[in-house]
Amino acid sequence: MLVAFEAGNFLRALVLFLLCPIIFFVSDELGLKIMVMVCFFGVKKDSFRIGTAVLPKFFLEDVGLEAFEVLQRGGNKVGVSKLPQVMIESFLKDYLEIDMVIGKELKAFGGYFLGIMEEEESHIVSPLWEEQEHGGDDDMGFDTIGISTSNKFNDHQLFSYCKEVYLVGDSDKRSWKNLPRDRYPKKLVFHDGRLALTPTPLETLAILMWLPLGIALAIFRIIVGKSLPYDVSFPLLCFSGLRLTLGGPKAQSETLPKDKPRGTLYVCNHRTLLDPLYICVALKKNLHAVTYSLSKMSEILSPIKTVRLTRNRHRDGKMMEKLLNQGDVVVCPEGTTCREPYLLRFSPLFTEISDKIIPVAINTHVGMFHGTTAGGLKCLDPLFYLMNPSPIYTVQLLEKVSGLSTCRDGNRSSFDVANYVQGEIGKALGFECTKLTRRDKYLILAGNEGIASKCTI
Ligand SMILES: O=P(O)(O)OC[C@H](O)CO
Repeated sequence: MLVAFEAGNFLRALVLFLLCPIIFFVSDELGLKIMVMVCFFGVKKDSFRIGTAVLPKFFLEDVGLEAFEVLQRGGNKVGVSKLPQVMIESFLKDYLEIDMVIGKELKAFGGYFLGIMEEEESHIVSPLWEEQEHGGDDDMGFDTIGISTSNKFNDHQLFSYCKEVYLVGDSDKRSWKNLPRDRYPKKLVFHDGRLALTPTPLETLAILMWLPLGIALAIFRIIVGKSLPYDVSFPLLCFSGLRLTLGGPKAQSETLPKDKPRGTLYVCNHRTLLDPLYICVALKKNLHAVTYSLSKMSEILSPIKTVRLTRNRHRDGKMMEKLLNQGDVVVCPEGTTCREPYLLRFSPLFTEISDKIIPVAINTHVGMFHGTTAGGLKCLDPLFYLMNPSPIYTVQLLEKVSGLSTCRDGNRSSFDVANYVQGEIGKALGFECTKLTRRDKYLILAGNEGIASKCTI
């Protein structure tokens, strides 16, 4: 269902959902063939990134601690699956450190998947047989242990080399604990895709039924947010299901004097494109939002003024100074959103612009759809976020930090101050600070460097 929805669309997911009763009654093999056909037919081969960007998160949440511990004890690891290679390879190799993955190759024509699996397994299996047949490693059979979830494991030739085969049943899996996040062999920092919940048949039914209502609700929320003043829009938006919790050591009752010569710079971590908006609602005042990439659509829909960064240090610095002379400004120095409990590197430019920096720690929780995307249509970000029945935001305003003067007195560099602000926000949220950047995220999720063009849609 994830592949049908994320590589296709709602319609493809609906077709798959309607076929569920048939898939349930036919044999496992035929059921898989039907699912693969519905999910992959007509999908562009080169741009298929679901296996690396979307599925690892869901697969990881499904790994049992017990099985993982057994796997860790092994030397060379081979993963065999009936699923298409493009779905499992990245997860097994990158996240579970499996050395060799044997799945099914998909037939393609003219750069598009045909939705049919090759009968032969992926090519990497042949060297294994050859090695065995030519007596490459006489002990292979004595050292090899197999773990299978199917009692038809003998169907696969690889298991004939195993000294022992452990069969894992559904009841075993039910009693397993989930692999805790801190045991993941590789940190899951980035993932893409719109679905925030695992689309089991029941969840899929809920999503499909919610869809028309969700779209209407999102449009209502956009109209209210854009056209009414905060005092009126806030209760209406709360009534519609949006939740905002204000917190932090100083829930900023210390409003700055009205005759202040220069505005305050609010520096927040970045969870969704609505972060600056929620800060405005929390402070009950309009701020200028400085963003790196925002779709034209999001700019049009935004109730507050947004100004784009150019990634030219000098020009961006001047522009932020100009905005601060007009009022308060909010900036997200990570330069891109992150969904997991990690903070990306804070670009230090903000520390050289203002001496009145208020770090803001932000978190959000969505139940159905993610309002961010790396490889999809960014113009749909606000719509997807606002289609959630009851998305939750928490905004914590932290202790003021001096930027400009701290850097000028020479004791600390702008990097030190940026790292300090990142650390304070990390502490407030319980998030881990990293040195990862926007470029890292886009290389993993979208296969590009995340350089925003002027006409991002
Ligand atoms: O997650 P991204 O890369 O779309 O980030 C969007 C931000 O608002 C950039 O300023």
